[in-house]
Amino acid sequence: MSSLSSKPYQVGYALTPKKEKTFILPSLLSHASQIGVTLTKIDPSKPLIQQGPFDCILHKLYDSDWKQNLQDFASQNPNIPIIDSPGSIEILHSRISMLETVSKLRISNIGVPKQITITEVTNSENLGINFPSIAKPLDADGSETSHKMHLVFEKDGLKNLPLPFVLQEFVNHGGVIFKVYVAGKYSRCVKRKSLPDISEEKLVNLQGSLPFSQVSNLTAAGGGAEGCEFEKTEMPPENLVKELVEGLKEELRLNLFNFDVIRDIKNKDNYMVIDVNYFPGYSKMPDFESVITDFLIDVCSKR
Ligand SMILES: Nc1ncnc2c1ncn2[C@@H]1O[C@H](COP(=O)(O)OP(=O)(O)OP(=O)(O)O)[C@@H](O)[C@H]1O
Ligand SMILES: O=P(O)(O)O[C@H]1[C@H](O)[C@H](O)[C@H](OP(=O)(O)O)[C@@H](OP(=O)(O)O)[C@@H]1O
Ligand SMILES: [Mg+2]
Ligand SMILES: [Mg+2]
Repeated sequence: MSSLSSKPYQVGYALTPKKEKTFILPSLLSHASQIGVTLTKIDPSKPLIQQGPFDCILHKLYDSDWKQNLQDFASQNPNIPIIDSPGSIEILHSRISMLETVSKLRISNIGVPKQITITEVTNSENLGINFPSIAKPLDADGSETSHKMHLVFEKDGLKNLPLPFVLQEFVNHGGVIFKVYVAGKYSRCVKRKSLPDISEEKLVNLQGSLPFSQVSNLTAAGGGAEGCEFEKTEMPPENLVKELVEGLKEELRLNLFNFDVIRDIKNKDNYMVIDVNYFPGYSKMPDFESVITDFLIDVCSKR
């Protein structure tokens, strides 16, 4: 696909230095410029209205000054697409509202694990949540701490965990997670290594809690027997993934996100969404350069 207009589309991006390093790769810049898209870095500390001109804005910054800058720009440039609206992004910054959007879809065979919110130290006997479970920071705002999780094997394991957190039941899923990347009308489903299953036999010998963070962000799977199991794991049904993608796009009103799906090992027709992320690590996705560039052309050409 290429930009049919005589001059290239101008896409402004506002990202953290870390995100710029992992997303604005030379391969993306060169592919984009070949088919008529120029990616230009925005200085978020300067008024957006004094920069550009842009055919669309791409951003993954959350501070209030930037949000005000974006709002000032949008009010004077209502026809320039902003990818994506801060209001929509915020839904994904809480692990409660994030998964509520999935439950609203009412897609058969798709659910979310049972979870409760813990905002203070609790002595109540029955929390209504089975162990093992995972304690996940309530805020999924992209901070380092938002990924710091704990596997919790028993109620005592809840002591001293940083509050507030959601306590989500651990669902055995065969050690493989499916990550579905979405960029506008494009989507790609990939397999990633996940936490291993926790059998009843194992659980009796496990106490307290165990910290972990971002276990499924690596694209390569390990070799050996584990790797063989990984390779053998079937992808989820395409129609189910497509229904989830379309439903979440409509519900979230977002263009750039991914979501994590696991297959319930106890009933392999049932799947659960455990996480939804804004503007994820697209460079880990197959066809990264062409998917992102084609998406940007779609956005700019619709203006
Ligand atoms: N309910 C669950 N049952 C079983 N395993 C789970 C569950 N929730 C999370 N996990 C495991 O923990 C990992 C991290 O969980 P989650 O994706 O919610 O965290 P995250 O920090 O938001 O990750 P990401 O880097 O994808 O944003 C998952 O990739 C999966 O391996
Ligand atoms: O393996 P993926 O692409 O899912 O890893 C993502 C992760 O899911 C989150 O989207 C991270 O963003 P935050 O939640 O804001 O921390 C991404 O980090 P980033 O530095 O690339 O934005 C991971 O790549
Ligand atoms: Mg995840
Ligand atoms: Mg996440």
